[in-house]
Amino acid sequence: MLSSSPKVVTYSPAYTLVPTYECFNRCSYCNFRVEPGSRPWMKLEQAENILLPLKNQNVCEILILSGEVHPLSSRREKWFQLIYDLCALALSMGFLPHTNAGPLSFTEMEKLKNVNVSMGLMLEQLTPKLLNTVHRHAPSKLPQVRLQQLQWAGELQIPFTTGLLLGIGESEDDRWETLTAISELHQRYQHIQEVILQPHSPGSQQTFNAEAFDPHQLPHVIRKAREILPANITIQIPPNLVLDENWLLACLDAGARDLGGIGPKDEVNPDYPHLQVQRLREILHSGGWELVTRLPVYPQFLRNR
Ligand SMILES: O=c1nc2n(C[C@H](O)[C@H](O)[C@H](O)CO)c3cc(O)ccc3cc-2c(=O)[nH]1
Ligand SMILES: C[C@H]1O[C@@H](n2cnc3c(N)ncnc32)[C@H](O)[C@@H]1O
Ligand code: MET
Ligand code: SF4
Repeated sequence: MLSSSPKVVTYSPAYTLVPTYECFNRCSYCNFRVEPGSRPWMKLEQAENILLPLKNQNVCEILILSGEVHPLSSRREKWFQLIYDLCALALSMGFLPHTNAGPLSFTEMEKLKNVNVSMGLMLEQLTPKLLNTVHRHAPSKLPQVRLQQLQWAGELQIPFTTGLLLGIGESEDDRWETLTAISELHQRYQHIQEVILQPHSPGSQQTFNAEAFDPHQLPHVIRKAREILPANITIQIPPNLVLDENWLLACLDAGARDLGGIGPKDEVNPDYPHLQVQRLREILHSGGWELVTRLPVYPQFLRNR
C-alpha cells in the first residue's frame, strides 16, 4: 500500500553556551539574569572543555545566549569580544553558532555575521505600553531598538530568527501588529527564517506575577500568524512550554512546523526541562508527524554562504 508522504516537523540538536548571565536590563519575566559583577563570565577554556565531548553527540548548533552589558559601558568591548571568540571557537570545532545576545550595534552585527550561520532577537511585543510594566527597567526592549535590529539584519543579509513572547500583558491586536511588522520587514529583505511563538512560562526567579500563557490559545495564535506571515517563514514553538501532548499536536495542525533548538537545558526556562527526543518523536508519531533534524540555518539561505 502506498503511504502518503509523511508530515514533517523539524528541530535543531543544540547546546547553549552562556557568555554571561549578567544583564543591565531587568525584564520582570526573566529567570536568567543575575546582577552585573556578581558572577564570572565564561572562559574560552571552559567552553572548549564543554564543546569537545559534544563532537560525537550529533549536536550541530551552538546557541550563544547572553545577558547584556550596556552599549555605553566601558566593559562592552570585552563582552562583545568574548561572544565573538566563543562563536569563532565553536565554528573552528565544526559547530554552527547562532547568537542571541540582545540588541547589537550595526558594526557588532557585521562582525558577528562572520562567525554565525544565523542570528536572532525576539521582538517580544511592539506595544509601547509594556514599557510601563514588564519592560519598565529594560531599555533593550524599546520597540524601535528591536525593529532596528531586524532591519540591520536584513541590510546585512543575516538569516534571522525572531518572535513574540505571548502573555506578558499584550492584547490580541498587539500580537497581530507585531506579526505584521515582521511580515513587512521580511517582504523587504527576505531574511527571516523562522518566527518563535513563545508562551510566557513563569519560573522560580521572576518577579512578574502572571499565569502561564494559556496553551489552549496557542493554536488560534498560530493559525492567525500563518495568515499574516509569508509562507517561507517557519513557525517555531518550544515543546517544553506546551506541556499537554494533545495541545502540542494541535499546534502542529494549526501550522507550527519547528520545535527549535533542543538540548540538555533550556537556559531561559530552566524550570521546564525538555522531554527526551525519543519520547517527543513518539508523541508526534501518534499524530502522524515525523520529527527530523535541521541546521540552525535554513536550507534556502545556504546558497549565500
Ligand atoms: O532553548 C532555547 N532556545 C531558544 N532559542 C534557540 C532557537 O530555538 C534556535 O537557536 C533557532 O531555532 C536556530 O536553530 C532562541 C533563538 C533566538 O534566536 C531567539 C530566542 C530564542 C529563545 C530560546 C529559548 O527560550 N530557549
Ligand atoms: C530569549 C527569549 O526568551 C524569552 N523569555 C524570557 N523569559 C521568559 C519566560 N519567563 N517565559 C517564556 N519566555 C521567556 C524572551 O522572549 C527572550 O527574548
Ligand atoms: N538578553 C537577550 C534578550 O532578552 C537574550 C537572552 S534573554 C534570557 O533578547
Ligand atoms: S530577558 Fe534578556 S534582556 Fe531581559 S533581563 Fe533577561 S537576559 Fe536581560
